[in-house]
Amino acid sequence: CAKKAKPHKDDKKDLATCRVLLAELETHQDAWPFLKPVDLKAVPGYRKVIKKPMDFSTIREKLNNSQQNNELFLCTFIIDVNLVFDNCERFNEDDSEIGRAGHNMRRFFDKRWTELLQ
Ligand SMILES: CO[C@H](O)CCc1ccc(O)cc1
Repeated sequence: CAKKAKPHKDDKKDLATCRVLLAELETHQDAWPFLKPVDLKAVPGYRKVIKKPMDFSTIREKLNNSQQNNELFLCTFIIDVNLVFDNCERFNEDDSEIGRAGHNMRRFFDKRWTELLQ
């Protein structure tokens, strides 16, 4: 994501835009599996299968700690959100409640970040 198709001129608003986008993800009706870290003690196999767990609350923490002048925050944000959905696809059947929630959320995110950030 370092090389943007359209050079994005105004990086100043990007941090605020990431916060808006994250709020939309967190309030989406299908967000429930992704709001908090998966309980590695409660879900057999998760720790072994998923090398880099990620969830929306962790992304919010990272965004709150990221410095705007650390221009990597936008790429980190996009990569982390996609990691949530990639982990979900790896661990859940497409034809399952959580699997479908992951696909719905990814579709929603792809649409909104294109509208807001590209
Ligand atoms: C984002 O949710 C994770 O993929 C864990 C999914 C899961 C948790 C407990 C189960 O019994 C089954 C799937």
